[in-house]
Amino acid sequence: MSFTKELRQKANSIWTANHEHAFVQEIGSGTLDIEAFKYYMKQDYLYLIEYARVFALGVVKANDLNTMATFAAYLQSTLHEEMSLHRSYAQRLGITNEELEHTIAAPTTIAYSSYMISEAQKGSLAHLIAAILPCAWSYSEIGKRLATVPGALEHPQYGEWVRMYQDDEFEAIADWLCAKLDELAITLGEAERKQLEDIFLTSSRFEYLFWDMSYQQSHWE
Ligand SMILES: Cc1ncc(CO)c(N)n1
Repeated sequence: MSFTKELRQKANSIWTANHEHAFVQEIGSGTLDIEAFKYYMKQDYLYLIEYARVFALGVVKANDLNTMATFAAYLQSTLHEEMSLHRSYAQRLGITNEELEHTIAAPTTIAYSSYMISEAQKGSLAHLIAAILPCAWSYSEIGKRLATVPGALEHPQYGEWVRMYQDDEFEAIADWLCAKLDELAITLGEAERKQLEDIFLTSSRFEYLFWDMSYQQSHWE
């Protein structure tokens, strides 16, 4: 079994909890409280700014031109495609650009994005990928699953979100990150593989906390 398939298996109970989380389920059924979705969009925008920085660090840590160019392309697509989904939702939902960029980051948003940046900065390219792989991969899985829910793709409010994440282009990011991590893992010893596993599990748990924070619309006070 490939290294990333092993990681996926080890994280299975967390990923199942993500799939089953009320926030995700209600995007699929179209019944999610719009206030929770607005809260999520604003927090996720802040998260994506930091996520984009990790792709930029990938450009720095890459040791060949192809890898550099791919990280640069995903940096570009995060800033211009994924984040434009948020900008278009914000406009539709009456959230100004100002509000989008100056929302106060909630504790989990800060914890998750700081964790990713920190692992990416102090570790190797493999550590960096382990930190962001659950983001790209779990959203692609969620998108593909929600796309099979009758009516989810066409839902007037949440359909655009499902269409974005079920797209094959989005899945290609997760596939590429998996292939890269599998390639890097071949030469690594047990201790380093264990570190990568811990990082992958931690980011997977943060994905759960992010859904939960959004469902509860958590604030500092
Ligand atoms: C919290 C979170 N994880 C992953 C993604 C997918 O890029 C996202 N938009 N937000």
